[in-house]
This record gives sequence, structure tokens and C-alpha cells, in this order.
Amino acid sequence: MPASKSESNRALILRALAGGGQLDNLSDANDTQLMQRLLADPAAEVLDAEDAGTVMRFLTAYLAVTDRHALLTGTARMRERPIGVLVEALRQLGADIAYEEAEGYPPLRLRGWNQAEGQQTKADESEPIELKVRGDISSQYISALLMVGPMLPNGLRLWLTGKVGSRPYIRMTMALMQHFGGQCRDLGTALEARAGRYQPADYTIESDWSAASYWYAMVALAPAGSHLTLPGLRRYSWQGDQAIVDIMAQLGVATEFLADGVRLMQTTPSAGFTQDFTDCPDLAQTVAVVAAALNVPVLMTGLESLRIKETDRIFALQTELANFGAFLTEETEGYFRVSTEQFRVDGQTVATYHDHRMAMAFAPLALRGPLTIETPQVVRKSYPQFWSELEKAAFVTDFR
Ligand SMILES: O=C(O)C1=C[C@@H](OP(=O)(O)O)[C@@H](O)[C@H](O)C1
Ligand SMILES: C=C(OP(=O)(O)O)C(=O)O
Repeated sequence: MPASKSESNRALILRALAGGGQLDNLSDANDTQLMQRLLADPAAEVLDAEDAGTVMRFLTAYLAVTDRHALLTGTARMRERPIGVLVEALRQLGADIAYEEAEGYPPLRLRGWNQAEGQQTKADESEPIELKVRGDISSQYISALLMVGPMLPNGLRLWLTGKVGSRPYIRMTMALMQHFGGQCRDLGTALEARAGRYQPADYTIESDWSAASYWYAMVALAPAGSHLTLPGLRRYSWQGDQAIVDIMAQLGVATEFLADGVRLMQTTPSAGFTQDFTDCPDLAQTVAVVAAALNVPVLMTGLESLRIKETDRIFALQTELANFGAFLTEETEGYFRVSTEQFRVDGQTVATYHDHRMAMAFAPLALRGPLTIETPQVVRKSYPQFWSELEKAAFVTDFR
């Protein structure tokens, strides 16, 4: 299993702020390799975050508080992914950031840190600076702000507004901050990072639960009685995508926790269920494809953030599922029904829309028939070994 890119990229930022620490089992995901390279060059004037959301958002905050002057850019898609909430918050704290192209989107021109200006927004000198931040677009803005919070003279208090999505990722951020000696608290409606120095710390990154979801999908679609063991996954995880354990229990995969990892066993799927993806948006594609293939009518909610990820994932799912005889239909606002007319896998080609999760979510369908996945190298974003691991599991692949 690959290591969690979310844990890896937080640990890299925190280690840089702490000034040391040994990180074991860092992810080989391009998102993590990229973060490492960009952090390793303190003189770079142009930093390309490519298609990595965490790299773009976490580096914006990191470069701002470390008073860097640089251009932070990304792929064409990254330039369509909003960042205004984060930039606005950092400006209020004292960052000088300008938009190079469209207002509210990368690329960003970072022009240093004006502490004095940030200080003026604060009424009482001993109190943390308080900001209101929308939580309904991306939790990555909140994680980015929290991680740099301890570097501010009096720390930071964030009041979250709107329906907060991806909350487990915020909790993961706070847990890792604490691991590096940062003081932070969840006050219910507000989150607080106290001023102070991070301490160097060692950390071993857990395997990636989002990546595990594709193996769950394979067990769900494999011949009756199939089972599989995945190493490096922990029962007590900071990754919200561990939710795949309970979701897949309803799609016919039971999980047994072992000393080091999990054992998956095929069982009988349920007759249908409703699932909210607000806390685990990256699982939506895996679940939609398995539900469609098994003809289990699943009602999916909490999909709002899918429209602004690597691609518009709702559109991509709707388009590609239709080629297999299945549908993702918005029944009432925000409620999407997976339904199947007659599911067949007989040589279709799946477009991947520059999205690693489109490739990996549809690949398990090869257990039901031959198919072609376009641009298979997209998996490098989070799981570069995906295809070679499939081959080890006796899938036959033919790269053209
Ligand atoms: O903080 C993180 O590591 C992530 C947060 C989530 O994004 P949003 O907060 O934008 O939903 C998730 O989709 C992404 O893959 C990784
Ligand atoms: C949404 C994802 O990543 P990011 O937002 O970090 O680009 C993802 O990996 O599915």
C-alpha cells in the first residue's frame, strides 16, 4: 500500500516549520515528492504545485509566513480551483499576495509578510488574531492556516462558517500539529492554534485509506468467497477515509483488523443505503462504481466539493457510468441516486479527466470484463504503483 499523501504532506510542512524530524514511510505519490522538492529549495522563485491541492494550499500559507517572495502556480486545472478564501485570510494576517491571472485563483504572486499590518486587525495585544473562514469550499484552507498559526505572535483563532466539509482532514492536521509540539484546540465553533515553537519529531506515515478503497472495491467485485490482506493500515487512524470500512460493509466487504493491517472478506451486500460523503469526499467515486456494478441503489449526499477537485467528479462519474449502463442522477438537490439498468463490462473505454481517482475507481471493473482506462499514468498523483500492484494480484494489463 502507498503511504497517505495527506499525512505525508502535513508532516513535511510541520517538519519544515519545526526545523527537523525523521519521517518514515513517506508517500511515493507525486503530490508528496513534489512537496518535498519544493520545500527543499528555499531560493526558488517559481514554484509549480502542478495538480496537487495540498501542495498549492499548504505552500501558500507556508511561503507567506516564512516571508518568501515567489510565484506559486499550477496546472490549467489548478488555475480553476479556488483559493480566494485562503488568500483573503492570509492577507488579513499580514501576507502580501497578488493574483497573477484571475481574481481568486492561482497563480499567486507572494510578496512577503508584513507583520505590522496583520497586527492592526487585532484588538487586544495578548489575544490570538481571530478570523472568520468559510469551511464549505475546501478544508485545505483551514489546515493551511492552522499549521502556520503557531508562527503568529499571539496565535490564531478561526471561526468556521458554512457547512464544514472534510472535517477529518482538519482533525488530522491538528493531531499532527500536536505531534510536532504545536498547541491547538477545537473549541466547537472555533479552532485555535496557540503561538509557540514546533519541536522536531519523528513520525511514521500510515498506509493510505483512500488507496485502500480500490482494493475494497476489488474484493466487492471479485468471485464469491474472495479475500485479501492489506498491510500498514491502523485501527486508530487520523484518516477520515477509514470510513470505507463501514461503507463497504454495506457493499459486501467485511473488515478484520490485524496487528499490522486489515483482512477483507467478501460478504453479502445490503439492499441499498444512503451515504453522506461530506467527511470523506475522496471515497465517492469508488463507492459509486461498486454500487453501480453490484446494482445496489445508493443515495449519495455531501458531494458538493466534488465539482472543484481534479475534475468535476460528478460530471465525470455521470458520463462514464452511463457507458456501463448505470446512472448517477440528482433526485432532489444534493441527493444523487446510483441506479443500474443493465450493468455490463465489455470493452468500454473510460476517460479519466486528469483525475487519478477516475482511473482507480473504474479499474476494479476489470473483474467483470475487459476495459480500457485512458491515460493510466494519472495514478501517479497518489498511487504510482497502482498498475504494478494490480499485476501482482494477477490482473492482466497491456500498456499502449
Ligand atoms: O487536506 C487534505 O489532505 C485533503 C482534503 C480533502 O480536500 P477538501 O478539503 O478540499 O475537500 C481531500 O479531498 C483531499 O484529497 C486531501
Ligand atoms: C482531491 C484530491 O487531492 P487534492 O485536493 O489535494 O488535489 C484527491 O487526492 O482526491
